[in-house]
Amino acid sequence: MVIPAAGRGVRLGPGAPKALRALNGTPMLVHAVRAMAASRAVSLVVVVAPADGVPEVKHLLDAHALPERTDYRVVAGGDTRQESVRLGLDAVPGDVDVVLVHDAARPLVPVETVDAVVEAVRDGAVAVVPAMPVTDTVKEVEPAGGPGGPEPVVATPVRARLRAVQTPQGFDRATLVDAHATIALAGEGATDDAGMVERLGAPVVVVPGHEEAFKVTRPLDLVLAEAVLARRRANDGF
Ligand SMILES: Nc1ccn([C@@H]2O[C@H](COP(=O)(O)OP(=O)(O)OP(=O)(O)O)[C@@H](O)[C@H]2O)c(=O)n1
Ligand SMILES: C[C@](O)(CO)[C@H](O)COP(=O)(O)O
Repeated sequence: MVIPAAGRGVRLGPGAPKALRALNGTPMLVHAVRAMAASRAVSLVVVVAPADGVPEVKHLLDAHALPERTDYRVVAGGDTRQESVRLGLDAVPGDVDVVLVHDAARPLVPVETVDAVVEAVRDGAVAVVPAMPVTDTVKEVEPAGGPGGPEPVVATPVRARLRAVQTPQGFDRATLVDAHATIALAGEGATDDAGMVERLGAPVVVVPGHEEAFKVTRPLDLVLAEAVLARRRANDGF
């Protein structure tokens, strides 16, 4: 599996690259690696590190206890998530049939969600996405040129048909490799891998996601993540 962890975390504010920032004293990336390696289906984790941070990330993984039945590799990432995932995929051995892609920025995904995605791919789906129903009403707008300007509403999609997409996303390896080989790197890149598979015309299915698989994007998400960890510790204590 591939964990893209090369982002800067601009929306989180100034500091170290997001994946290296601490949650309860442990780097977010280590939480994410442990979350994925908790699944018995995961035998290899390829971490995609910031291009200038490969030795640091290798050291970090060596310094933390991780399941021993899993292999870990670290490769350098690119300027966009799309590029980083492609570089990670290049490091996955050719005999691996099922590939998961999981954001380091979703450190608290439960193992049940990982296993549900793997099972759906093993059952024959070529691309599987965990997702949650949307709780806000969503408007499509004509984006304003600058910040804060009024934005004309173009449409209000039917909320019951919308899903907020999470990771890990699971793929038949050949399909994901094909998507990354076919869809050119441009601008900010594709925001998720399943979207690239859709663009190939291949079917993508959604399975239930989990509220604890949220993405740490803005400062308030750090508060939520630490609260989830505190709740887990309290539950483990009883
Ligand atoms: N060039 C990039 C950009 C993103 N990512 C990874 O993709 C995941 C999802 O990206 P996001 O949460 O948007 O992270 P950032 O790009 O770091 O966030 P921001 O846009 O706020 O800078 C993260 O695990 C991030 O490390 C990556 O590997 N390489
Ligand atoms: C892949 C993803 O986590 C699915 O929700 C998301 O699209 C990543 O987007 P970002 O722009 O990198 O935050």
